[in-house]
Formats: sequence, C-alpha cells, structure tokens
Amino acid sequence: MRLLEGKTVLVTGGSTGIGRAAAIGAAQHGANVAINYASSDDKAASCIAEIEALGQKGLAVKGDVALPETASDFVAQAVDAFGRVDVMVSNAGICPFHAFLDMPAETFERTQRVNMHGAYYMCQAAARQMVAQGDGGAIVAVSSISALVGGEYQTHYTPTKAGVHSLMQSAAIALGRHGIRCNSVLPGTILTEINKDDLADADKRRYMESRTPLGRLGQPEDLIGPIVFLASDMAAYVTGAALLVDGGMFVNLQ
Ligand SMILES: NC(=O)C1=CN([C@@H]2O[C@H](COP(=O)(O)OP(=O)(O)OC[C@H]3O[C@@H](n4cnc5c(N)ncnc54)[C@H](O)[C@@H]3O)[C@@H](O)[C@H]2O)C=CC1
Ligand SMILES: C[C@H](O)[C@@H]1OC(=O)[C@H](O)[C@@H]1O
Repeated sequence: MRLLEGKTVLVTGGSTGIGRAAAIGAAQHGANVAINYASSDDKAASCIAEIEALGQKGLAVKGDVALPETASDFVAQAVDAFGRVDVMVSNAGICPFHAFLDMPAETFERTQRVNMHGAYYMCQAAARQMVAQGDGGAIVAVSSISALVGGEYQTHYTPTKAGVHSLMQSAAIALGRHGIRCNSVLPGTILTEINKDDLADADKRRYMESRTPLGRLGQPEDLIGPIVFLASDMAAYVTGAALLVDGGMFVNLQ
C-alpha cells in the first residue's frame, strides 16, 4: 500500500542518513519530494536521481537551516515545483561531540541554531503554507532518544532534541485547528555520518549494541516506516505524539 500517493513531502537535511531514507521512503510511497541540503551537490543529486528512478518528481534546494530565509525559500521553491506542501520532515541536525566544561561557545551556539532554530523556522514556514492551502498537513520532526536521556559529550545537543520534541507538542496545539498534525520520531543509535567517528571506537559501539534489546544498532531505513506512517492519513488522529525508534534501548535499564 502506498501511503503518500500524490502528496508533496519536504525533507530537511535530505541528502544523507535518516533524511535521505525518509525522502526515498516517501517517494516509494508515491510522494513527490523536495530535499533541503547543506553542502554536497553530488549527494543531493544522487538522492534526487533515486527519487526520479522511482517515478516520482524530486527537487534539491541548497541552504543552511539555521537561517530563517532558508526555510521560506525552501517552501517557496517546493510550491513553485509541485504546487503545494503536504508534509514537512524536519530532520537536519548536527552533533559535534564535545566535553561540557570546555565547550566552545561557538559549538554550543551553532548546535542550537542548526538543530533548534532550524527546526522552528522550517516547521513554521511549512505550517504557514499548509494554513494558506486550507486542507491540513503533517509535520514530522526528527528528535531523538536524547530528548529523554543525557549524554556526557552531548550537553549542547540533547537540549536541542528535547526542544524539538517540545516544539512538536506545542505546534500540535497551535495547528490542530488547521488540521495540521505535528509529531516527532525519537531514534536511538542509528548508523550514519553523524556518529561515524564516535562509533569507530569498537568498545563504544559494542556497548551501544549491548544496550539494545533487538541486538543491533539502527539503519537509516529503520526510520522510513515510522516517518511515513506519521506523515500519512493512517495517522489521521495522531498529533503531539513522540515515537521511539530505538530497538528498545530506552527501556533497557537492567
Ligand atoms: N544517527 C543517530 O543515531 C541519530 C540521529 N538523530 C537525528 O537525526 C537527524 C539526521 O541525522 P543523521 O541522519 O543521523 O546524520 P547525517 O549527518 O547523515 O544527517 C544530518 C543531515 O543534516 C544536514 N545538515 C547539517 N547541518 C545543516 C544545516 N545547517 N543546514 C541544512 N542541513 C544541514 C547534513 O548535511 C546531513 O545531511 C539529526 O537531526 C540527528 O540529530 C536522532 C537520533 C539518533
Ligand atoms: C549522534 C549520536 O550518536 C546519536 O544522536 C542521538 O540523538 C542519539 O541519541 C545518539 O546519541
């Protein structure tokens, strides 16, 4: 069953990792897909090629999500290309691991701006378009298990993920009257560029695997089902929800 047939789906940070999987997953489910991307034209082009090979339309728009104008530009270009916006997947994020006591102010501030401000501006720009269209929509934010638990080298990062989770809860209230649903996914440890260096430490990787009841770390494709479901009409009565996608890591205390 194709759950997003005929819809227009926007994905931030869509050229790699979870965002790329979400973009391609949306195309597999019948959507036309616009991706925002930060830097690599080649990776963005190869993602669009995969979307088009599935018979869907694709659009790549470069821009730094930390800037408010990137969000309005992304939405405007998607509307120019596809006529409307049905779904925003707010996914772009960074996690430059660093100790708390000597955290450089610029690392802290950049992490806030990309992860938190970026999500805010993107969700707001998409919501404005959906309200103008007048027939609802869906926003899915990629938060994290880190919204619920801490990380020694993530004191700048985990508050942004808690913030994104909270943003979806408040936006669900603000936008419910417009038929716009707002939910988040909370991935556990997923093997992507963001943690490649961290998990190059074999002991750390084994430890994270051992914390996961399903016995393996996640792949970006593990997020396709949860994101597509929340974006789709199957989730028509789901808003303000947060869905852990972590192989059971969060509940595994002892
Ligand atoms: N990999 C993991 O274990 C987990 C990841 N997440 C979240 O998933 C999201 C995606 O990350 P991953 O796919 O894991 O890693 P990734 O590094 O492959 O993806 C992040 C994407 O965001 C883009 N990006 C970064 N800064 C940007 C900016 N200023 N403007 C536009 N795009 C920007 C990157 O270019 C990249 O495509 C992030 O928000 C991350 O916090 C959440 C929980 C776990
Ligand atoms: C980047 C980390 O490996 C990853 O990011 C998250 O949000 C997860 O909690 C992991 O710590």
